[in-house]
Amino acid sequence: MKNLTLSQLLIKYPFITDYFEQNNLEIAGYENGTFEEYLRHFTREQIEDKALDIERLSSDLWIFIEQMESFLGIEKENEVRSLTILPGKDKYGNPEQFEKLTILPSQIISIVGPTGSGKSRLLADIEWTANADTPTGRSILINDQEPDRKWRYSSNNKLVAQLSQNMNFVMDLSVKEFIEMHAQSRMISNPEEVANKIIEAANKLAGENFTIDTPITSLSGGQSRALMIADTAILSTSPIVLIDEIENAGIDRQKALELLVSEEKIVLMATHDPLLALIADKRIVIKNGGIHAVLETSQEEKNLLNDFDKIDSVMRNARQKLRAGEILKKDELF
Ligand SMILES: Nc1ncnc2c1ncn2[C@@H]1O[C@H](COP(=O)(O)OP(=O)(O)OP(=O)(O)O)[C@@H](O)[C@H]1O
Repeated sequence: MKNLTLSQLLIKYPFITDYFEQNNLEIAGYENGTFEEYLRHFTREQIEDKALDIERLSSDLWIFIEQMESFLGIEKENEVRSLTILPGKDKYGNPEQFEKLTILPSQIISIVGPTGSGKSRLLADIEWTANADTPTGRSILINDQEPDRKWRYSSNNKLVAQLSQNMNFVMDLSVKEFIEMHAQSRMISNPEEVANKIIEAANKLAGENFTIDTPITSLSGGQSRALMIADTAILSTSPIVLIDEIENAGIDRQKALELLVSEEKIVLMATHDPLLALIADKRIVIKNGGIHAVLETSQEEKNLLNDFDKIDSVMRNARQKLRAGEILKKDELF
């Protein structure tokens, strides 16, 4: 978008023409220049005035406003120091029984509850920065305040990165090209170095190593998720990561969480896996669409984690031996 002339930009995004007309923005004489060149003939106050009427703007137009703001050097605060969930109601209209839940960077919160109980709905409320305007009536605060609308609409500053079981690539690119493309869109000055760092981290999570030249379409399910997790941890600016059931993803789940947390992300994960549920500092229990309880992981549970980890490592070991074509022997496993 940056390199388009103003007239190309208006053809590509017709809604911008409407915006220009509604706000009496005259472009005659500037059609062949870039958008940035056009902006230079406004004063800062004029543009701030024009950009103020944002109530009805679509998400695409939000990108346009962001460009205006970044051109003018209007810095919006992007740092997320806390995420707060305020109670709403369950599927039967009963008020949720918690006062408020505040989550800080580097904290992991698990979400547990039966199938269909409303775990994904909670993740969706967070992604939409709900403001009592979803079926649950919950509200989300960022840094203790009603969130800036940019979190809903902006494509550059996504509040949330989602990781799920289903991940398919359809582009014909190598892993290197794929990561470098993402790095360039983030204006990273050393895309090659970042690509190597991401691949190294991803290979620590996945069973079988892949290289920088592997086509992304030939990555296995586990390798794709490992790549996405490493990419999200290292390159994504989204401060919150929502994970929907990665237990069967064929990756080292514990290392994946460690990687995300080391990058100061807020991690919420819906899970049925006891190991993952107990790694979290707290767990949200969902029942009938409502938050039924928020439990701190007790010391006794943390101790259990060691036992679960041992069981898990037996299973991992057995899996690896089977994969390598070995015959399993009980005394070699336990
Ligand atoms: N508080 C609520 N009020 C009204 N509807 C709700 C509420 N919570 C959840 N729902 C609705 O209930 C349905 C099931 O919820 P959801 O898909 O979030 O369940 P889930 O726990 O993620 O299930 P699964 O484990 O199968 O993924 C959805 O249609 C959701 O919108």
